[in-house]
Amino acid sequence: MALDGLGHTYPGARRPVLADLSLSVPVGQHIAVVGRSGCGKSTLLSLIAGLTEPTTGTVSVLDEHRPGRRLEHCALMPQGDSLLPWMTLLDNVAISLRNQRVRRRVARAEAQHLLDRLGLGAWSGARPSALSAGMRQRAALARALIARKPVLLADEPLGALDAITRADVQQWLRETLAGTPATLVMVTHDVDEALLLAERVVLLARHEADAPARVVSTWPGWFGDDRPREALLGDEGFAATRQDILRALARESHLADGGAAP
Ligand SMILES: Nc1ncnc2c1ncn2[C@@H]1O[C@H](COP(=O)(O)OP(=O)(O)OP(=O)(O)O)[C@@H](O)[C@H]1O
Repeated sequence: MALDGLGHTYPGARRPVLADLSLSVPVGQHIAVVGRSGCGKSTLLSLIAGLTEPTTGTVSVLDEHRPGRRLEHCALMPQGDSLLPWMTLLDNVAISLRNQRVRRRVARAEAQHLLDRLGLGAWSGARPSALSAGMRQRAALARALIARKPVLLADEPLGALDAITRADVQQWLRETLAGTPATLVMVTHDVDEALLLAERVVLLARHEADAPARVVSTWPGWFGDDRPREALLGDEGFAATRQDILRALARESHLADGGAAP
């Protein structure tokens, strides 16, 4: 995936949200994007997926520039679950495979397996409205994963989960994604999650209030390190990187609010 000089201004907006953003993501690499609220992270995912066209620069996904074709390569998990309210949870997940012409029985069996693993097996016949936000978000994650697209774009995929479930799903995702060739671009506000699930963490920020956001720093992540989640969280290097990212986030927030660098 290659982003080259990417910029975007929403119609009617006074200034661009993003400007001059260049990033190259090799096939199979995991990137986590962090940054304060409103800096343009969701916009970035939308630009990659081809749902929004950049006002400047180019995006290519698996060497494909055309927006519709980019979208075909991507499983997009937007903020909010976007489950279809009239379908059961099972069919909401199975629909990803049905869209690829997988037989209904096979698609449903695979969907049930994934729902079981995400602790939702008993709810497969329920409609989304009967479930909590965290349960719906896990179902949306299942729907994105089951599609087995080469690129997974996930916007705060675990943001609605309670702490214990989130830790469990993080560990499961580390194991599950390690066995797939998928490229991941994930937006998260959780720095530990970014370091656990990505090989590279990218900070998107504005240099000053009212300026467009750019990539201002990157750090290596710990995806691919086989140690369990708990061991990594206690690792000195991991903790030092976490501190470094949190300091950078605080500094950039201060600048974006119009203050001088602390
Ligand atoms: N469709 C739109 N039309 C006009 N402005 C928009 C649109 N979508 C987003 N914006 C603006 O673009 C900026 C970036 O929004 P975006 O949702 O990409 O930020 P974000 O970093 O993902 O925020 P959060 O972390 O809160 O989800 C915001 O100022 C927002 O108001």
